[in-house]
Amino acid sequence: MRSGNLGYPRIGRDREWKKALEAFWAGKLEEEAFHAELKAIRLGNLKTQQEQGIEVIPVGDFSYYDQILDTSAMFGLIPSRFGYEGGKVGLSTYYAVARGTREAAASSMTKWFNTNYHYIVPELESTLKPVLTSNRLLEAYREAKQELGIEGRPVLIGLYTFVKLSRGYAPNELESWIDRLLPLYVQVLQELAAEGVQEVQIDEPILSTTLAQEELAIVARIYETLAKEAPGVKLFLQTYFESVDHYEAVVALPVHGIGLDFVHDGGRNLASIKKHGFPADKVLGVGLIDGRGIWKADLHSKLELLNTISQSVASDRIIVQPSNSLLHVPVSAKGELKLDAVLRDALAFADEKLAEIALITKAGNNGIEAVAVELEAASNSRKALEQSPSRARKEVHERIADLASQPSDRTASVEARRRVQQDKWQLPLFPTTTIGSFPQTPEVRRARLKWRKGEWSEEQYETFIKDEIKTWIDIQTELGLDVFVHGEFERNDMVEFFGEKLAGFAFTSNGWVQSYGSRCVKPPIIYGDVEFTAPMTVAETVYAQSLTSKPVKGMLTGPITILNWSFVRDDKSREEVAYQIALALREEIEALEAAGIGMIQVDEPALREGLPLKREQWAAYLKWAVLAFRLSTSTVADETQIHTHMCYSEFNDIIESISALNADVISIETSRSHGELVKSFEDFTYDKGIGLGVYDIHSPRLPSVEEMGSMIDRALRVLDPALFWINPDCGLKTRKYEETVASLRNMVEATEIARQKYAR
Ligand SMILES: Nc1nc2c(c(=O)[nH]1)N[C@@H](CNc1ccc(C(=O)N[C@@H](CCC(=O)N[C@@H](CCC(=O)N[C@@H](CCC(=O)O)C(=O)O)C(=O)O)C(=O)O)cc1)CN2
Ligand code: MET
Ligand SMILES: [Zn+2]
Repeated sequence: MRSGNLGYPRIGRDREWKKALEAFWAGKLEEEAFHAELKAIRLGNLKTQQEQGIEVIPVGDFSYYDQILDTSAMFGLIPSRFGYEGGKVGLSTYYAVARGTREAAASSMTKWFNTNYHYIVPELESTLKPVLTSNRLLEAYREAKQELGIEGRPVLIGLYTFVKLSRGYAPNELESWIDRLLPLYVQVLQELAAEGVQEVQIDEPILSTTLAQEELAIVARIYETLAKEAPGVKLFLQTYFESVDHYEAVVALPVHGIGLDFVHDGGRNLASIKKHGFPADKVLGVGLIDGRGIWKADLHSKLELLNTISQSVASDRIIVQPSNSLLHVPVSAKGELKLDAVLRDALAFADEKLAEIALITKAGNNGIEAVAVELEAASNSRKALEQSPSRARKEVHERIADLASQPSDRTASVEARRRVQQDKWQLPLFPTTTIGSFPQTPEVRRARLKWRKGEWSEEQYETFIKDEIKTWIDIQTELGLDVFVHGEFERNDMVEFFGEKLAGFAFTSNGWVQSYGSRCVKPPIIYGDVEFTAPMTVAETVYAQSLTSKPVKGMLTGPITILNWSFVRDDKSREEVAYQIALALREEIEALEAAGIGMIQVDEPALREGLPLKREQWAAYLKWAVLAFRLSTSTVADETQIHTHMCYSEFNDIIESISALNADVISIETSRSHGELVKSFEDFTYDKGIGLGVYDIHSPRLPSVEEMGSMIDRALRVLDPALFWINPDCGLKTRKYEETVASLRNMVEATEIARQKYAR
């Protein structure tokens, strides 16, 4: 057996990557120095993998922003609005597509399958002429070999996955795009073969989703062509995040090796191997170690699983590997000294996972006795956590057992609620609001750091936050918005903040994971039973409300989003953990209401992300996800207006569940995805308040009044004006002060124009 990896976090041990990108964008780092900095991170990553004893090391998984954008750039697939004229795609074009420029809006970004990683969506305009602009895999391979003597395995996004995740073409044009790109894939592989590359990893995670039979014929055609035209290099076809549905067809593809996920497959990949066997002439990548969770593996059961698999696959044809790229977990748990010892001892981040892979490989080759000591230690770590008192909170268990008796829907109809709410608030046509956060400026971050380090007292920090709130209440007043927010200045992140305040959570010092571009998140760890301990948001909200007669929305993150953006204990179902969070949040909502806050927003941007990859599992997930949201939000008075918010996902196919949340008002991103959502309202009548984002907040670009006006017009072609709200796509925390004020000013102006136009 050999040990292998599929991808390593690119952000650096101390987020050096993020800092370098942002410095470069700000003009504080020259291009040459920037390249040198990134190269150092890249080589460091390769070295770490080598030192951890990994034999099959990926190259080309590193990126300057996103691996899908890299693939688009490699094939010259740059949308025409960026004025690209061929040749190697330079950094300014590359980042223009990712971030937008003054002249051209950025490409859409959306979730990478069911993760919190966002990729840049390729736009396959019919006029684009794909060519190989530069073979980045060849460069990556050479670099690893020359600088470190590592014989790397280049990683390429598979053609079918790439085209399926792209937009801008009609369904009947899919095959013609395959035909146009296939020769370029051949060329990439031929060039790699000529260089002496042994094997290439081709990621086709789309094979883990529900695919129609006809689609498999296209996949087969792709791999038959690649095998025939580029015979000099072995292809290793990698799937992940779920089982493959059409197992027999997939393992029959003409490739040298197949990688399967044995962690997130619901046992189905194993069942397929047992039932159908595995082709004797192929290598199997056994995705044994969880590439998305952070718990130490139960090595005994992993070895058992490996043993079962070895009954169908020869040992020398097995690669022990993570279930997916380690991009989705933090770099190293070594520095987490502030965590409780029992918890810390149960963690495995990327580096620790690589060590586990090396260890399992050793056991696979030399027998279980060879690793007896390590096995014992790992098992003890897991046991200690299992016995933690934080997992034995009796009241939490009782409440969950009695869930059926908890209120789980509003008592009044949506129309009745609307009437009393409108009587109370007297909002104008097209009320304007924002999504919650205002700029998290370096000053805000620095203030928090000082407070955390103890350089600032509690009081000093509190005063600082209050001043920020006041400043932004004044700005909202001056802008003439209708529904205000306090700005979320006290929050490091919308999930981590709540994790720090609820019982059952822990938070790391340096457990960062890339979310999109240079932006990272530090997911909290749910290790125990979740319980409300004290109000978390009441003081800041009440203070903001005391400064204005306009309504200030209370602002919470919903149970499903807290669940999906945390690392979750693996001894309980996600459903049960979601209910625990929901009941804790209900107490916060009740506290806000009791303190006189009459509008409360419960964000659920990760609702769609949690959707299983297999369609047949959707209904079950949506049922408990919707229930969790309603458990949180159903005990308020009729006149209390519940808002929710969602962004950066494809919502079209879950619109009914979104409606079933029964929130009075939803704000939802549509602008970055160029209005795609609007279509779904042609067939579905949404009967609650709805604000469709009228501008992209992830771009430094200032949207014009006209642009927003046309977004509004487009939405009102399908939505009832009486229910329509106007807001940006998402929170404004990543924007600068000037950008925020200027764009909101334009938004208010666009609203005034629309009010005149649509007033009856
Ligand atoms: N969890 C989560 N997922 C999400 C979103 C989200 O908001 N949260 N939004 C969508 C898009 N994703 C996003 C993810 C991250 C960020 C973001 O802004 N992240 C920040 C970090 C936020 C944070 O936790 N900040 C901390 C720590 C900040 C920090 O780095 N501090 C410096 C010191 C401060 C300084 O001098 O700048 C340090 O410790 O060294 C704080 O504010 O306290 C970043 O990468 O820059 C935005 C959007 C979807 N998924
Ligand atoms: N209330 C949050 C904010 O405005 C919602 C963000 S959704 C990713 O930042
Ligand atoms: Zn959002």
